[in-house]
Amino acid sequence: KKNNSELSVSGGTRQSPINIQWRDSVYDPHLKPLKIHYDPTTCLYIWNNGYSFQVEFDDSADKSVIMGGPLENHYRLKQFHFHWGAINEWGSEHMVDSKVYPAELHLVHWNPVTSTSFEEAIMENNGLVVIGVFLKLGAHHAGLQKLVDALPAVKHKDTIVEFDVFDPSCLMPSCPDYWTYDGSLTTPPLTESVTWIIKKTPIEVDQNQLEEFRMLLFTSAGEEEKRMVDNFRPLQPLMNRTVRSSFR
Ligand SMILES: COc1ccc(N2C[C@H](O)c3cc(S(N)(=O)=O)sc3S2(=O)=O)cc1
Ligand SMILES: [Zn+2]
Repeated sequence: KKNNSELSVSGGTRQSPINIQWRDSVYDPHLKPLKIHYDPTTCLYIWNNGYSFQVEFDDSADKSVIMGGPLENHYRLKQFHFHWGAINEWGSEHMVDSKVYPAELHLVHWNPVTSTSFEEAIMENNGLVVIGVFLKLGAHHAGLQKLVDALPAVKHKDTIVEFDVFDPSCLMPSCPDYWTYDGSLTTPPLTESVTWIIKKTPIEVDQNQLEEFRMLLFTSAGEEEKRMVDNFRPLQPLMNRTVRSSFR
């Protein structure tokens, strides 16, 4: 167990995102299938936090949880958000064999067994689990469209709109394969407290849906408009880490 100062970032040894080199990843037969049980009624609201748009969940009980995979216990869903580019040629944070996707979904979970709150879990070694799902240009995604339709209501920074029932499982690819590695938040405070689970197979979204993401603004109402695009962190060094895969 690390104390808070050891989770510090300067000179970090486990920063995210990384480029996942498929051939360097190590198949781990002990990795279990990931189990996901999201309760759509725990969805609360969408808001623009000036960095991305975020969908927040009621994490006051074990209602929307993940378990299995590389995890020793269950983790509660707190929020999900996306990272994307100004054009389809880039936008994701992680890469696979240097292939970049136009966007990446992050579902953020925290460990209610070792932490009493999300804020505390952020500072705990492996207090957080983030599931990453790549988005690629293709067919219209009906499940995502409900989210996209709400985006004009959160165009400006610090705007919020109620979003009552949404099941984020609809954003999961059906393929169970994933990579996993120990990393960090990709935005401040960049704490090294995240077990990353990156799904191998992307989900498909269409051009109009990606362009709706790019209509959001980093700026508040009344300020000079800055489009919310390219909100991804550059690749970080792998250092002394191994990426494990759940599949051969
Ligand atoms: C200190 O208080 C806080 C510290 C951090 C946060 N978060 C918001 C961050 O934007 C952020 C980015 C994450 S990513 N791209 O998945 O690595 S996860 C995450 S967060 O929900 O932990 C909230 C409160
Ligand atoms: Zn993220």
